[in-house]
Amino acid sequence: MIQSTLIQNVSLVNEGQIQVTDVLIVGERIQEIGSNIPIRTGMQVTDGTGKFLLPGVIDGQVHFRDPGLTHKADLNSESKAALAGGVTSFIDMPNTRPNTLTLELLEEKYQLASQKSLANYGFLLGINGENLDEVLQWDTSGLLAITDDGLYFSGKGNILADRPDMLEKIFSNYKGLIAIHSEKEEVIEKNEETYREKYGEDVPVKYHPLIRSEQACYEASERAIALAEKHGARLHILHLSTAKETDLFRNDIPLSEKKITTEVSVHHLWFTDADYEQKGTLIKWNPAIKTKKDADGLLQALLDDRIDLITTDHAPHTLEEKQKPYFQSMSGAPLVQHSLVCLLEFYHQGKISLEKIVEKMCHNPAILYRIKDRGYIRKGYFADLVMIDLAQTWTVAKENILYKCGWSPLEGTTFHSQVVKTWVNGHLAYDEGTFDESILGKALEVK
Ligand SMILES: NC(=O)N[C@@H](CC(=O)O)C(=O)O
Repeated sequence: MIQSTLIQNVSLVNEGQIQVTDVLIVGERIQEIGSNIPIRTGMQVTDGTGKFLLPGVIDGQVHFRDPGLTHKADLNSESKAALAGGVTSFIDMPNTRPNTLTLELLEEKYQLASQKSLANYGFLLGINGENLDEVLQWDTSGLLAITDDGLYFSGKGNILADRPDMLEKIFSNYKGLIAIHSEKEEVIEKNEETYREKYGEDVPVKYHPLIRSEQACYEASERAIALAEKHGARLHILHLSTAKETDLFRNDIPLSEKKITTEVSVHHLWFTDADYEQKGTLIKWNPAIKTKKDADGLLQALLDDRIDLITTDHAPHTLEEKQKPYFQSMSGAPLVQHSLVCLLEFYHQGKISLEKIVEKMCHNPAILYRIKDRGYIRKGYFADLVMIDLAQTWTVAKENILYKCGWSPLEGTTFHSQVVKTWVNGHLAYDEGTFDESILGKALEVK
């Protein structure tokens, strides 16, 4: 028998509005939205009184480390953390091992996810010097992340810094969305040199934002945008970290018409350089956490639509890998379980509305990545839904962290909202701390 669930009397946050209503799920999809939907036999009924119902969050940038780096995280552990955080779909980056540089490897990831993931999934293909010619021949308008050999995000030989010829080729030929991590390696290397001379391997982490500097970010973004404009390419700049860069983006056309887009990751809104003192290398990210002025400027640009979406760049490493001297300590930290509650905290502080959070975390990723039938609460769409309680106080601690790496940069932080229930394709996959593992095999590719 097809399962049906009636969520009654819930405050629906969707498409710029909040209204108290009922939602009927039948099978994988939303069948009806309206007041006083009658209860029929066999229906599961959930009382939503006092709770808010949002479309499931679509996280446009995560690193779930599967395959190859599963000592840090895997598709099963991190997809559970995602559901507990209200994230029902994710797009995973290609810096797994081996890097996702061929269609075969991409297909393998989809296979793995179909067996291991509790949330819906999508994967980006990486591009580097070696697979460039091949990729450009494929008849695909898919998704592409620029990478170099092994480390698209940093390291020597970063394609943006060293190979303008390749960039020209990609931007003039590729018809799909080109996502880039935008930091200019030659600027970073010069700064690293300066600080290494002064401090050796153990540079105080507070200098991270001066090494991976505003200039490094700005010049790389400026160059990528100029190239995209020249060739009419679709460019998405990942995890913007400076207020200065926000001026490079437009807000006078709808997202669906934009060819050049950007996002902010939760940590660049949440932390500032004042936090390095207490958190140390735990909050070492690339691009670096910068100043309060940057965090405020990013939030402002999010509100005025120059920034299109919010992602996590969920990038788990083990504590051991993090707590090393500056140059050896890994960049990145886990966030997917806490991104929505962080934004809801900004809501409690009066900095952003619920409608705007939903626009940037749910609707816009679906528009940008052209994901069909998700990202909105609409009749006929997949029932990817998250129920939240805006009056629950709790503190992040080891015992409630679901990341395989077992730590969070937010440990000790008190939140005033909580994710109560998460539905994936109509299936109540997360319910107040417990997972229904029978969702395994039923999560789907986002497309
Ligand atoms: N963001 C990070 O600091 N780290 C990411 C990679 C990246 O995006 O640079 C990771 O995969 O660890």
